This record gives sequence, structure tokens and C-alpha cells, in this order.
Amino acid sequence: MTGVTLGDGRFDGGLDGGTAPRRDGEPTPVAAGQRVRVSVPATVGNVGPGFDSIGLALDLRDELTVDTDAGPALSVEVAGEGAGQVPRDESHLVVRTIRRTLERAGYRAPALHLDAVNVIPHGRGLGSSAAAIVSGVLAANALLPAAARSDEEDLFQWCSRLEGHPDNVAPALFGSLVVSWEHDDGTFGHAVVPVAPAVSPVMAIPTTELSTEVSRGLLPPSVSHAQAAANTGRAALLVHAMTSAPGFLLPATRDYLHQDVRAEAMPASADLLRTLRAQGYATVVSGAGPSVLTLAVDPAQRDAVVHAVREHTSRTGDADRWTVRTPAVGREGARIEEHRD
Ligand SMILES: Nc1ncnc2c1ncn2[C@@H]1O[C@H](COP(=O)(O)OP(=O)(O)O)[C@@H](O)[C@H]1O
Ligand SMILES: N[C@@H](CCOP(=O)(O)O)C(=O)O
Repeated sequence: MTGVTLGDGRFDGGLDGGTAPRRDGEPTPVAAGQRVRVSVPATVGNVGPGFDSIGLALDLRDELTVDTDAGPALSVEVAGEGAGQVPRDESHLVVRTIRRTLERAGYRAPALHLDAVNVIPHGRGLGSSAAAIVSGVLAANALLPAAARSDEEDLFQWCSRLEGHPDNVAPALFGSLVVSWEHDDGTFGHAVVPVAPAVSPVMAIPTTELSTEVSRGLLPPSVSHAQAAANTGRAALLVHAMTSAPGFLLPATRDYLHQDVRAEAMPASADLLRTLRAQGYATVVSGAGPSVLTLAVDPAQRDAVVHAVREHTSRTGDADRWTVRTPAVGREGARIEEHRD
């Protein structure tokens, strides 16, 4: 076991680090004239007590098209979320991911042209960075000659190392609810579990961003045995509630590891969470925050939750700072929508 990484893989040894297998010699250029289009869902890491180990895909998908040609150029077009904010040069997260993934296989890109249409908001706890990493890894893998491509399992290992924790990349790749874990040798495992059809997500998204790196920085290095024991029961119950017994969702979504210590960085989210849970709704912080997810037990309760969120944010004078969305559970993971070579 390599231990829990409380930083973020992108910043401590993942994308910028040298942990990937390398081949000797000059990298081979991938074929020019290819087009790959991929789509990847948003994801909710943790889902309350499943810190770094349970994640849920949502039916909100970013789409990325990558074209290669023979020249040396790089171009990046971004529409939707992140437009005008993310860099459009070599430091763009998807560009770095594509280059790193090709390099790992012993290849390099000639010219790269990216066209990103993003619907997953950035820095809100909906797994935008995991989606960016998964889309870059899948696109790069498709650009390789067939014999050099990795299988799905290897791609999961690689995406988890780049992201630093597997709970977002696993549902981004496989869809549904996914339990993921780290083996003693540092590799990752995953098990996809079905979600009961009645479970209906409500996502309250604030205008304010909170980077996952900053939010992870608030976590203590250790927790008490009592907290760990309490959390274990809830995480186990969460899998049962999500798959076949939504009536248990309220107790199953109680977390003891991360939400309270992060509350200072997202007071409005903590306040909304408290209000909704006091009304009997299964509400959690989405990922590292600051969005707030409620898992309604059926569509009728979902409508009541939307109303309760609006009532709360109106009462606090915050209505214009929150967007409420009701995406379905993402039954499908990342997809290659088109590959032309
Ligand atoms: N589609 C994307 N293209 C480029 N950069 C992205 C993309 N998605 C995320 N990022 C980068 O990741 C950051 C957000 O990552 P993070 O703090 O982990 O939040 P979250 O993953 O919860 O949205 C963005 O500010 C941006 O720098
Ligand atoms: N387990 C992670 C989840 C981070 O998800 P994100 O969508 O906020 O990047 C954590 O809690 O840090």
C-alpha cells in the first residue's frame, strides 16, 4: 500500500512526475490525419462516506475532438465551461494528458488540434479534471497504432495515477456507481455496481469555485478509530442503499472523514447541506465541494428537493449564486464517439 495521497496526482508526481514506464529511443510520431471524438461524464467523488473510494457518474458529458496533422502546431478551442479561463497552450490539462500518454507508449504527437465542448463546471466537485484526464487518455490511446494501445484495465490504472485518487476516474470510465480501492502494491481495483432506477440526483452548484487541491489541503493526516469505524458502516450501507434499498440513503450518506473539516472552505454549502439533511434528504458534498448533491429516493422526492434548495437559497439571499440541475445517473462511462484515420 502506498498510502493515501492527500494531495492531487496532477500536482505531486502524476502528470508532471516521472512515474510512468518509458521506452528507450526516439518517440515515434503517431499517424497524421486522424480525428478522435470522445465524450466523458461528470462524476461525484466520495458520495459522502466513500472518501476516495466511491464515485457516481452523472449524465452530463464533456465532448472532446482531437485532430492530428503533420505540422508542429498546437491549437485549442474551448466552448462552454472553462472557455476564456483554461489556458489554450501546452499547459492545458488535456494537452498535457495526451502528450504524457503518448510518451508513455513511446510515441509523440505531430500537430494537435483540440476542440473541447464542456458542460461540466470547473472547480465545483463534479470531476471536471477527471473528465479532462480520461478524455485525454482515451483520445491519445485511440491515436496510437492498434498494437500499441492499452486495454481498459491499464487505462484505468493510468488515469488513477494521473488524477491521484480513483473515485472520479473509475465512474468516468465505466459509468454507474463504482467502488474503487488501492491494492497493497499501489495498483487500483474497481467494481461497478448498478444503481436502483428510482435514485434521482439533484445537484446544487454555486458560482464559487474551490480547487480540489486546496480542499484536500484541509484534511487532517489521521482520524480516530471511532471515526473510521463509524464511517465504515455508512460506506458499506451506501452501496446497499444505492443498489437496492434507497430508503437507507439518509443514514448511508453520513460522512465522518472529510465534510466537516472542509466546511470552513464552503460555509454556504455546509449550511445548505445541514438544512436539507434536517428535512430528511440524503445530501452530501459533491466530491471535494463546493457543490451539494442530494440523492432523492424517487422522482417525486427529487422535485421536493429542488423546491427545498430554492427555498433555502432565497431565504439566505443567495438564489442568484446557485444553479440547480437534475442530471440522471450516468449509466454509461466514457465513449469513443468517432475515430477516423
Ligand atoms: N476540460 C478541461 N480542460 C482543461 N482544464 C481543465 C478541464 N477540466 C478541468 N480542468 C482544470 O482542472 C481544474 C479543476 O480541477 P479540480 O480543482 O480538481 O476541480 P473539479 O475536478 O472538481 O472540477 C480547472 O480549474 C482547470 O485548471
Ligand atoms: N475524493 C476526492 C474527490 C475529488 O473530486 P472533485 O470533483 O472535487 O475533484 C476528494 O474528496 O478530494
